[in-house]
Amino acid sequence: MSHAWGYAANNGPDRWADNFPIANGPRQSPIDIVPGQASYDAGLKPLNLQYDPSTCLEILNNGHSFQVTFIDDTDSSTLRDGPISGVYRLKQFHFHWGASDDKGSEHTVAGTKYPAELHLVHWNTKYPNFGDAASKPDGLAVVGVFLKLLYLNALLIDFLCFLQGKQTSFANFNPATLLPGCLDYWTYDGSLTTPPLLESVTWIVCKEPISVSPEQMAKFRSLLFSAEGEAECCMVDNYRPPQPLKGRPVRASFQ
Ligand SMILES: NS(=O)(=O)/N=C1/NCCS1
Ligand SMILES: [Zn+2]
Repeated sequence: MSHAWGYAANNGPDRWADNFPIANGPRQSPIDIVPGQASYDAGLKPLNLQYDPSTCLEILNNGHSFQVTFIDDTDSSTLRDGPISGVYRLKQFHFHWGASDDKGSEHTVAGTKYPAELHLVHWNTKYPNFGDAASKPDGLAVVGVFLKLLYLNALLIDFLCFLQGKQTSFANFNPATLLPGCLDYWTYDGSLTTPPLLESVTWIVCKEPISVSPEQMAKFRSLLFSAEGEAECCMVDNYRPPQPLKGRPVRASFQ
């Protein structure tokens, strides 16, 4: 396996276990969510997401996706309630998408794939920082939002146009604009879906998708896995397929 992981045949999800044996662990992500097998839990609270646009720092291509990172030295942009306890701070958000509209999401719903999936990554402030939290079983909480094709869309701001080179400063973007109107969700204990695949994530997957236009999907697919000076390789199919549930319960916040 090449030294760097990726999504190609020689370094993609089927090969990650070579260097990251936890890839075959008991709480890996993503999963196929089967609504009829999820149990409604009346004890689950509504999600409490409070985001401060002024904490938005930069947008960058990290070679696996593009991500928008946030200043996380105060409780300005946080996730509370839902299935978690305490306060989790927003660290970054990013997307996963396919080469065509029939694939791209990481989680699936009764086998259905969406063209893309947004991940809003938060870390538990009972730990000193993101890196420390990422190694703890209750360290991270990722809100997943599916993207579906809609032809007239004002929902997803074309911020990709800011992504000229590798990264750029990117101020005052409000990630709340990326959330669906209804915040009903499924939740289960899982992992990062990219190496090091740490089993530290409380997954919160929204039932309602947001909309994306074909033009915006084309912009996603125009990004590059390759670095400057390398043979161009379009950034597509940067998703891990669903992993075995291994007996884990999936709970629903809605009936
Ligand atoms: N896709 S994901 O959100 O589970 N993976 C991540 N890796 C590093 C920070 S978030
Ligand atoms: Zn992700």
